[in-house]
Amino acid sequence: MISVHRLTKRYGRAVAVEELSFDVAPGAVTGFLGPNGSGKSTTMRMIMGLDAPDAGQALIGGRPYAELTWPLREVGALLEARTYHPGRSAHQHLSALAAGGGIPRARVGEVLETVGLSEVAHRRAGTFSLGMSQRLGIAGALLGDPGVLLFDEPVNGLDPEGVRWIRDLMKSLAAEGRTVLVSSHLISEMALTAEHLVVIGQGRLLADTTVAELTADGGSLEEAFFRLTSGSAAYRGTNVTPPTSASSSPRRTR
Ligand SMILES: Nc1ncnc2c1ncn2[C@@H]1O[C@H](COP(=O)(O)OP(=O)(O)OP(=O)(O)O)[C@@H](O)[C@H]1O
Repeated sequence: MISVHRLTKRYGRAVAVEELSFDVAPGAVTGFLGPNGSGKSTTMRMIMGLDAPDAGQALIGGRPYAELTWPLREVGALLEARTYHPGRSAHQHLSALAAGGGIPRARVGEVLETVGLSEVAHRRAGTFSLGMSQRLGIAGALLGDPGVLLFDEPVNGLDPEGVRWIRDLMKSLAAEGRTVLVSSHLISEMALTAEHLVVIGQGRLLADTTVAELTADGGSLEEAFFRLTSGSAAYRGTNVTPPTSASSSPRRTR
């Protein structure tokens, strides 16, 4: 269980997160949505104890991150890809994490297998593609077999196979009774992955609901998202009308 209570973070005069409160329950994937700059990453960093809130608190299983005895065994997170030394192999990187977190070495092989990196376990991680890096980051999050998992934009830049793999992984982790919070810009992907949604805009809560409830009027999740966030997107281009099928046929070349 993750509990965020009246969480507030300012950077100078700018308010990144304001009086934000929500709970993330175990057993379902909770999508964390919001326009660019709405405070999703800042909130996740505060949950993980990487940023200190100006007010309010973020709790994991009832305690702030700093008070967890064995953090890696209680919460795992993929916040940024490529947070490893490029000269180290995946195996070396995970072994170092395991040693620091009081996790048996045998877990390294297990998580490498889970994420499909066993065959490249001894290759320098600096040579990894984006998809492989994401998998290594996820292996790190799973290392301590934690009950709470946070993923910040895990499918960014991945190919369709990688996207589907991550979707299935999130769902199976939730089905095992874990708490799974995942942020994404891809609304259509969230419609397939998440049951519950927390939507924020300009650091404030806009909705804490289910996908089913948001789309109960028969519209798409994307339409519901735009309705919710219409007043809180920092950047929005002019409306562009997509071409009709008659005018969108490819231009003929001679
Ligand atoms: N270290 C920082 N210093 C100053 N401002 C920051 C810092 N980190 C975040 N911000 C600001 O806080 C606000 C929230 O940023 P954050 O990255 O949390 O949003 P986000 O929802 O994750 O955005 P995106 O969807 O674009 O990743 C933004 O206005 C951002 O510019």
